[in-house]
Amino acid sequence: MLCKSLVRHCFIAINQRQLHRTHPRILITGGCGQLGIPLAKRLRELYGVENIVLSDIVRPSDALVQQGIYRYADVMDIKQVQELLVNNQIDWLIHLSALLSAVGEKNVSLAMKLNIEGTHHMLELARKYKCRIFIPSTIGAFGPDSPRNPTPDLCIQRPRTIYGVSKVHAELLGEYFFYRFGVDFRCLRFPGIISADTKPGGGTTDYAIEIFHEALKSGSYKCYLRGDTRLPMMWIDDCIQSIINIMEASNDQLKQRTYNVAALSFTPEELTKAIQKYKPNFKISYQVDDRQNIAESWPQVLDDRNAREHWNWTPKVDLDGLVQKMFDYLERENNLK
Ligand SMILES: NC(=O)C1=CN([C@@H]2O[C@H](COP(=O)(O)OP(=O)(O)OC[C@H]3O[C@@H](n4cnc5c(N)ncnc54)[C@H](O)[C@@H]3O)[C@@H](O)[C@H]2O)C=CC1
Ligand SMILES: CC(=O)[C@H](N)C(=O)O
Repeated sequence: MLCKSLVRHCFIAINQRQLHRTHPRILITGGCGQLGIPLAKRLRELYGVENIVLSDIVRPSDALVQQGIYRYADVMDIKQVQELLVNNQIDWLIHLSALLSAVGEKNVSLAMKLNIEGTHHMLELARKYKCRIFIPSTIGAFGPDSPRNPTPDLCIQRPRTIYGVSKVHAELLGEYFFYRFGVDFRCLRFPGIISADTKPGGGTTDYAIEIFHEALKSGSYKCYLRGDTRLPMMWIDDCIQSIINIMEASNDQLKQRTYNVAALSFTPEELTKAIQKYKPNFKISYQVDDRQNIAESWPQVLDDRNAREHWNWTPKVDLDGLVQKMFDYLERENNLK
């Protein structure tokens, strides 16, 4: 008797909690990568630890497990993600799993499967369970025929990497699901993201992270891009803030579903000069490889006027700020401060 009434009481309490839920319940796929870990941290601060489910196929560190819910989920297996979504009453999907540009060229068939089929699965689940969905795109979704300086939201997109092709596919399919089925799909085209606390995932813009590690370790860096190769870049905190801003934007504010977001643009030569303000003896040399062709087909400067006008996007960190933050973090981590 007592047991029955306790069960009933708990049931009502759970239902009331659901009714009064003020924060979304979010599932992040590919969450152990460069973007996922800091994004989950920030979302947990904003929406509560219990509302964020981080998933990936890698074994997480003890520290990551202690920060909140972590679950194994392979996005190529739709049932695994479906089970997670249902069991955790998810209403927002953040789909980060992908092979980036340079590693994608080394394993085209895996990139096609992961980046294209994985995205199909996530969009189907968003449609079936009426979840909102955020999928990042990239400067890599443009190609040599796109205007490069500046590159607007709408222009010719003929990327030459499987990564870029898969991201144009995600943009178009997401927009199709929005117009055809009413799926609340949101997408940002990011520049190269720079952060200190993880190893980058195998992109063309990775030099701008590796250079800091080498500046501290050996005082020099051999760069695989030419010194005058200009690419758009962004500090990780600005990237995380832009994701939160677009997730929180009202449907009225969004005049389009895919937006460019920009922060700064620099070349290896300019980054070297900024680093030399902190490490005057730092030296750069160049040994150009295949990634140069990829970089030369990408925007030099992204035009993000629409994001600024429609939902007030404003990046905070400039080149000097970024260099200072990287060294502060890495020197603290390596006990050099
Ligand atoms: N980091 C950057 O500079 C930029 C990233 N983006 C996009 O942001 C997203 C996240 O990027 P990063 O965190 O840098 O990538 P990352 O390579 O660091 O992380 C990707 C994660 O996906 C996971 N993954 C691989 N196969 C999987 C599978 N079968 N199922 C589930 N997860 C799987 C990996 O274990 C990894 O943790 C990607 O979609 C990328 O295209 C866009 C523009 C710039
Ligand atoms: C800009 C990106 O999408 C990524 N960092 C890459 O270089 O592939």
